[in-house]
Amino acid sequence: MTAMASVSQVLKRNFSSSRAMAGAIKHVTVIGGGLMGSGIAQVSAAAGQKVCLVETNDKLLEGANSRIHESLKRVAKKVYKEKPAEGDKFVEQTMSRISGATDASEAVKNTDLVVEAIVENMAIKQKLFATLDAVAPKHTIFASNTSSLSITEIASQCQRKDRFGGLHFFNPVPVMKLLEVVRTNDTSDDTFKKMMEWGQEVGKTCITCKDTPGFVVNRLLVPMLAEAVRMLERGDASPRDIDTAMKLGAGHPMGPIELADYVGHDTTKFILDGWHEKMPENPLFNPLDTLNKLVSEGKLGMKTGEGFYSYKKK
Ligand SMILES: CCCCCCCCCCCCC[C@H](O)CC(=O)SCCNC(=O)CCNC(=O)[C@H](O)C(C)(C)COP(=O)(O)OP(=O)(O)OC[C@H]1O[C@@H](n2cnc3c(N)ncnc32)[C@H](O)[C@@H]1OP(=O)(O)O
Ligand SMILES: NC(=O)c1ccc[n+]([C@@H]2O[C@H](COP(=O)([O-])OP(=O)(O)OC[C@H]3O[C@@H](n4cnc5c(N)ncnc54)[C@H](O)[C@@H]3O)[C@@H](O)[C@H]2O)c1
Repeated sequence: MTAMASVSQVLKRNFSSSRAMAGAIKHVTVIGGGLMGSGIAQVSAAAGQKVCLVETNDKLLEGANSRIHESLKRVAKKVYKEKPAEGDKFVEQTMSRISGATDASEAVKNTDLVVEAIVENMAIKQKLFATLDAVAPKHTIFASNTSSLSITEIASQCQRKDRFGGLHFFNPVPVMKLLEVVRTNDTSDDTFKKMMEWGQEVGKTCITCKDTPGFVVNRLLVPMLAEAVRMLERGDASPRDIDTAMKLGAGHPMGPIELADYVGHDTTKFILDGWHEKMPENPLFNPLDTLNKLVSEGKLGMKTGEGFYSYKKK
C-alpha cells in the first residue's frame, strides 16, 4: 500500500481503542450476511454495538458467523500482536454482541438502525423495506448498502422517507476506511446526523453525497474498470500489464482487472447492465462482450476460482 495508510494502521485505528458509545444508535440489525453484511456486522459489534444479523436460513447464518470469526482473528493477530490473550478476549467479546435471526420482521422490533446488504435487486429491496416499515419502531432508521441503485427508489414504498438513507461500505469492510453516507431529498437533518455519528463510531471516515448513480466512488470506479476491459478487448495490453500499470503507476492497491475479479462478475454485470439501461446514451456503460462471456461460463472471479485470472490451487 502506498500513499494510503497501511492495512495494519487502519485495523489498529478501527479496533484497538474502545470508543465511547455516545451516539443515539446502540442496536443495529444487518439484513444479509454475505460478503458485505458479515463485514458490517463485524465492525459494528467490534465498536461495542449490539448486532442482530439476519439471513434466509440457519446454514447461511452459520457461514456468516464463521466468516466474522475468521476475520476477527486476523484483526486480533495484528492489533494485539504482543498481547494474544487480549486478542482472544476481543474476539470473544465481539462475537458475543452478535445474534442471528431468520425472521427480519421479528428482528427489527427493538432496533435503532437497519442496514440492508441483500442481493442487488430493486424489487427485492423495496419489498423487504416495505415489510419492515410496517413493524419497526417509529424512531428506527433504515439504510441500504446498495452499490448502484437509487436510495430514493428503494425507499419509495416506505412511509419513513425522512428516516431513510444510504450507508455504502467498501469491500473488505473491516479493512476499507471509507463510508459514503447518502442523503436523499427526503432524508431529515436528524437522520443524516445520526448516520454520520454512527459511521464514525464504527471506525469509518464518512463522506457525504447526494443520491446519484454510483455515489462518489462507484461513479468513478465503474468507468475505469469498464475501460480496462475495453483495453483488453482491443489487445492494447495484457491483464497483468494493465494491473501492474495501475498499481505501480497510480498507486492503486489492486489493478482494475484484479479488482473486478475481487468484486465478482455477477455484481459487475448487474451494475453495468443496470446503468446501461438507465443511461443508454452514455457509452461508458455499454455492455462488454468479455464480461458477458465470463458470466455465462460461471467464471465470476475469485469466489468461483476463475474470472479474468485463475485462482485455482495447482
Ligand atoms: C469486468 C468489468 C466490468 C466493469 C463494470 C462494472 C464494475 C463495477 C465495479 C464496482 C463494484 C463496486 C462494489 C462496491 O460497491 C464498492 C467497493 O467495495 S469497490 C472495492 C473497494 N476495495 C478495494 O478497492 C480493495 C483494494 N484492495 C486492497 O485494499 C487490498 O488488496 C486488500 C483487499 C486489503 C488485501 O490486501 P493485500 O495486502 O493485497 O493482501 P492480504 O490478504 O495480505 O491482506 C493484507 C492484510 O489485510 C488483512 N485483511 C484483508 N482482508 C481482511 C478481512 N476481510 N478481515 C480482516 N483482515 C483482513 C489481512 O489480515 C492482512 O493482514 P496480514 O495477514 O498481512 O497480517
Ligand atoms: N461485493 C461488494 O464488493 C460490494 C461492496 C459494496 C456494496 N455492495 C452491495 O451490498 C449488497 C450485498 O452484496 P454482497 O456482495 O454482500 O452480496 P452477497 O451475495 O455476498 O450477500 C447477500 C446475502 O443476502 C442474503 N439475503 C438475500 N435476501 C435476503 C433477505 N430477504 N433477508 C436476509 N438475507 C437475504 C443472501 O442469502 C446472501 O447471503 C448489494 O446491494 C451490493 O451491491 C457490494
